[in-house]
Amino acid sequence: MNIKAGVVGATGYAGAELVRLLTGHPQAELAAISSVSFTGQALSDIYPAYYHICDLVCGTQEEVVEKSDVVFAALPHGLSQELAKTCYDAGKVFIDLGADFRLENEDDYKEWYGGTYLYKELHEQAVYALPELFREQIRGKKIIANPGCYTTAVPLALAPALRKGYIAAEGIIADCKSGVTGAGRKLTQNTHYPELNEGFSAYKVAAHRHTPEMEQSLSHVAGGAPVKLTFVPHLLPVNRGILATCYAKLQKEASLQEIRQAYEEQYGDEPFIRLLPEGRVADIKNVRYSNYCDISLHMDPRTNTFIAISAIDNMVKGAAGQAIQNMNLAFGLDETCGLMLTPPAF
Ligand SMILES: NC(=O)C1=CN([C@@H]2O[C@H](COP(=O)(O)OP(=O)(O)OC[C@H]3O[C@@H](n4cnc5c(N)ncnc54)[C@H](OP(=O)(O)O)[C@@H]3O)[C@@H](O)[C@H]2O)C=CC1
Ligand SMILES: CC(=O)N[C@@H](CCC(=O)OP(=O)(O)O)C(=O)O
Repeated sequence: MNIKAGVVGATGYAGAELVRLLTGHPQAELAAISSVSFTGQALSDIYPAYYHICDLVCGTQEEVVEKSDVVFAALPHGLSQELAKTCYDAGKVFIDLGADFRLENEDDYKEWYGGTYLYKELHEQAVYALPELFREQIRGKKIIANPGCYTTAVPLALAPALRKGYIAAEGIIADCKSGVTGAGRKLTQNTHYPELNEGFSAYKVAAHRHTPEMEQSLSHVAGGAPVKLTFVPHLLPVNRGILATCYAKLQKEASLQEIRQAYEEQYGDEPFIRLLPEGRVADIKNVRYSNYCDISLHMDPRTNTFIAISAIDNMVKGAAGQAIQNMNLAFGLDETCGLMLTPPAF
């Protein structure tokens, strides 16, 4: 099979990372890319790393839809719904890297994103595509909501402990750090080099729009019981990586070994989850440029607190890699196709 893939918003960080991964995918061909600001320019003029690898010229969204079997949208939130409708009507698979199809409850979308659902039937068709938690619902789907970086790292860190009832559904704390590529390519004051370098601080403390999305995933994992968490993101002066340090109170007596058993049962066959041996700690350095999610488990018996730490590359497992994993699932390919990327050792 040779899937024709198109990327709308290929000049942004998530779009450019999709291009990197698609050019190495053995069963997909990059058919078309689009941009508004750079229409008519070759992607390799914008990102010289792609010279002689992807010299495709940026066209329009319409051209991408026409030439592709699968359309990836790597656009700012709020711009995907019309494009999804066009793709759906044309029988294409649509994979959205933004948040327009992620929340099941439209009121949550209104509250956190300030928009409305334009085509209710499309939202009913859409699937929230975190493969390790919701794999069976993704196969064969045409509208795929690809979770972002924090919303991948946190649910994966906590799911087995929550599913088996070891930890309480209330009072969870997700203390997360993100590399700066998470903020996208546009220039902003807090990502400006002198303001970011040598600094380290939290932002959107307990007010980030990813909070309801994580609660949605974890509530499904908990069998419908409402999960509440406190989420505090931080901006780390490195290019790539998400580190999620998640704290939860034990609600039944259990040793770390027993909880670890639940993680081994749930994740033992997962190709992209690496449950680290006891004594090791997840580190963003060890997952860079790869689709892996490393997880380490810890316990503070003095305070009855379970601690799960996950590390991903925000651009790969937190965006483009996961989107390709979902493409593989949607088209019935081996889920790992094109994604067995070894992280550099140093
Ligand atoms: N960076 C990350 O780690 C992650 C990002 N995401 C999500 O992926 C999406 C893209 O993010 P990211 O790549 O970081 O953002 P960037 O700001 O780097 O890129 C945005 C892209 O969208 C295009 N664009 C901007 N405004 C418009 C518009 N009005 N109409 C059409 N195209 C437009 C830009 O194209 P141009 O200017 O060339 O026209 C550019 O290609 C977002 O929804 C983000 O939340 C998800 C997970 C992780
Ligand atoms: C460092 C930084 O700014 N990160 C982004 C998250 C990027 C991401 O995951 O995007 P989604 O919103 O599509 O999930 C933020 O906090 O909004």
